[in-house]
Amino acid sequence: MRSRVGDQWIVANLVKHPDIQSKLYSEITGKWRAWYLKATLLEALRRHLPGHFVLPHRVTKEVELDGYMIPKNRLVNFMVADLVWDLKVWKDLIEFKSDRFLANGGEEFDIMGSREIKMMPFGVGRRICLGWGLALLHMEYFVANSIWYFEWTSIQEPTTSLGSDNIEMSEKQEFTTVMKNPLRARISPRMSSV
Ligand code: HEM
Repeated sequence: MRSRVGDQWIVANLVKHPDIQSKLYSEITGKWRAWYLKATLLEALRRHLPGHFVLPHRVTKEVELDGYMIPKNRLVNFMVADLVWDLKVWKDLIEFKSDRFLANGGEEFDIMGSREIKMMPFGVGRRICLGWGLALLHMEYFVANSIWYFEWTSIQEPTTSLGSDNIEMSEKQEFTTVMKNPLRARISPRMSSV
């Protein structure tokens, strides 16, 4: 369910940013290392975090957290959405830029948070999402196949080579963060792939 929501945000961004879509297509049809694809998925998870919180956690003993005393058995949660709005961590954070995850020549981002925690779409630590590997794999297959077979463009004019400003990216809070106005796009078969 959350990965389906992720798919919708990713494709919406590919319609909005045709340059990213054609770079992805070149990667898929070329010597496929999937680094750019992975970076784009991570950027979509950063920019449109499916959940603003993790699941509720409970402390098993009294614990001090940043100067606050949390009594035993009290529920705690984490505002994971705030992490991706930290100007000290993310440059140009409003913009959708796959490249920010391509530092060090495409080295994978530390999604487990074992080295550092810059964002945690799947949580981190012992209760990290059990399906995170499957979710990323599913999104990779969905996006790679969608781009391999079809070109996705905006149904509204004007669309320029720099992108489309008419894709409505407002969010709506349900169990996950969904598109307020679901994506409507033109899908054209790529002749080389059909
Ligand atoms: C984009 C897709 C997904 C996102 C963003 C996501 C995110 C999360 C988050 C934030 C948590 C809570 C972690 C915590 O409380 O610390 C979680 C827990 C969990 N997720 Fe996911 N998830 C996704 C897909 C999936 C899929 C595909 C599966 C199963 C096939 C799955 C299975 C689970 C399970 C079983 C837990 C509970 C783990 C526990 O409490 O020990 N998730 N997920």
